[in-house]
Amino acid sequence: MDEPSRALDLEESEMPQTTSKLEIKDRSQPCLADSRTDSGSQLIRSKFTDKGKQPILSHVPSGCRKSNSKKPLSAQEQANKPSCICIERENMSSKVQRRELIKPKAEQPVAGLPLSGKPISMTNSGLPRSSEKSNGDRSVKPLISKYENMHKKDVCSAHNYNGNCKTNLNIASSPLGEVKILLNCDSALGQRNFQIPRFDEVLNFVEDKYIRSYKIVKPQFSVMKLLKDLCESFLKLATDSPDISFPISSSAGVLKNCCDGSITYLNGNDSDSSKYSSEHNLEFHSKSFNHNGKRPSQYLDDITKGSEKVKISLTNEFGNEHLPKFNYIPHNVIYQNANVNISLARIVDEDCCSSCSGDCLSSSIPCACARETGGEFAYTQQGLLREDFLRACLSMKKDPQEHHFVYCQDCPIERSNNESMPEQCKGHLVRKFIKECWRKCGCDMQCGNRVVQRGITCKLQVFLTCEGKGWGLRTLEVLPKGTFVCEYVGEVLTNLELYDRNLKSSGNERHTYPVTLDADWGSEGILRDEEALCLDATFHGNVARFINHRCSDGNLVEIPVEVETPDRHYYHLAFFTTRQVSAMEELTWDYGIDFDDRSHPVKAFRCRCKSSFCRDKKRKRK
Ligand SMILES: C[S@@+](CC[C@H](N)C(=O)[O-])C[C@H]1O[C@@H](n2cnc3c(N)ncnc32)[C@H](O)[C@@H]1O
Repeated sequence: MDEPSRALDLEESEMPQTTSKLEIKDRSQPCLADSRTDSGSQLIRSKFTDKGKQPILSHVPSGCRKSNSKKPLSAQEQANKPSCICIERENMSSKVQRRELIKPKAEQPVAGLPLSGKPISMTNSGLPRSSEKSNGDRSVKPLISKYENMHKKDVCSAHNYNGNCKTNLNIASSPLGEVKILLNCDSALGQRNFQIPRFDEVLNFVEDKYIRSYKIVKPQFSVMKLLKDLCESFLKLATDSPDISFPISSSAGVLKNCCDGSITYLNGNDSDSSKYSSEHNLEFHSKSFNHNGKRPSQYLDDITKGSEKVKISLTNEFGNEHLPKFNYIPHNVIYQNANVNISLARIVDEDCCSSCSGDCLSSSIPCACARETGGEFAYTQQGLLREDFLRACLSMKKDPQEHHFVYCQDCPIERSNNESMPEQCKGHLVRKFIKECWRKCGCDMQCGNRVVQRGITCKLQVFLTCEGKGWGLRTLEVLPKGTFVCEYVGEVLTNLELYDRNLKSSGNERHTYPVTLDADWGSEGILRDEEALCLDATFHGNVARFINHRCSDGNLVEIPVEVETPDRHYYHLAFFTTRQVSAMEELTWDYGIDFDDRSHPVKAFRCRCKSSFCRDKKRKRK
């Protein structure tokens, strides 16, 4: 039996709450390690599918249930226990389902729609009259108010018909695809002989009237079909508009006849606010608008499920795409055998600054934790990476041959490429590390030498790239050069465990998410496969799993960070900006892939980075 994963951090409050749900063994996925380049930690080339990507499903509102009631209800009973009819669009032609719906409170949003604005009622001229209350709580509620200032195409429409009748019919639509029809019989409510009829009786009565009395329709005429036509016409006109990207599913809209006499059409996506896989437990919204004022097809408010200090949204402005399936974790979690030995006893005096207090950066003499970065802290007082430190890290990526390498006799990476005849080790670059203060240090959590461990603070967004790279990550704000963006978080696996996952792979996976931890390769002797570590964000990871590759001139660089372990086979991999990055720019890093390596058992993806330094020559030629 696999042991459950262990959280790496010591503070209980920071422990990921997800370990009990891991089911790692069952979901083990394959991957093949890439041939390593000289750049240290890198994304391991392998093939993973987005197996977990799931279509968004709609369902009938849970409040609906079958009605057995035969006896007509009195007006009072009706007010307390109203009935409803729900029609699932896909079944509509074959059957009409009659169900009861628990009456929503007047101010309640209608099934996933944010109806929190001012109530709207209609004037007799058919124009919306904001906040005027004409029909008590039976008026069409705030379908319009929230969107009053939207782009013209997104503006709600509302119509009112009453002529000289005692009843009043209002139809309103919102830019979210909701059409609400309100039949208001208020004027008759006080009369002594007033009894609310059953809805199916009303339908029969109307159909009969049209067929027998008016003789203007065929015998198969159905009011419900007419209403369905109305909904579908709405949907058709809405989706024919080139400017509006409607939610994807057209198969499972729901027509609701609610207790307050209103009929609501909920289009496929809006009818279910919890359609995202229960494993993710992420709420789906189609309500948010992108920077062009257009509504994205898919929008998640926070993929981190509240586990980061900042929300990270996900948006898809292009159309149908499965949502990424993975479990968001803000900190690394040990899968099973990785030997990450975190204990205060192992941190000796030279590895911490126990006599410091407050902010180490404000002290005139750099503390022991700065030894790793040549006696100077890696960070500036503003929390950015120091210019010269960043320059040195970039030089290591650009001209690794100019820097220090170690070579192993039996290289696990070469062996992963060719088990029977592994090539000679091509060398592992000994990279620059950041050493942050930690728990045994005397400084406080606001110390300037604790940047990565404080977590993500930038406004980030996952989005569907238009170049065919799948999902990507972008910043929603300008990021100065040297800004910490996020660390690469995933399951900590031994290389051996990663190979095991490879073996169980279907081989059809589209994207890959494992990264090697080999920045200080060789410093503790040659690590065997069962000791050398990697991070796999395929099933459990953070937002960094969405960062795409760009050859050579990515705007992020990955830097190893020592936090809680003085040894180097385990460390954090943190991303910093290599230059100022504009708002809405995609964030990218160079995975270090050798696109020319034909001997590798797994082909690298066709690079679509569009960099003028792109190393994928085939793609370039095309
Ligand atoms: C760590 S994931 C990045 C997120 C991924 N795009 C997604 O949708 O989940 C790495 C995978 O993204 C895709 N990818 C990343 N950079 C790419 C690029 N420059 N060109 C084409 N595909 C890329 C490849 O499929 C790669 O295996």
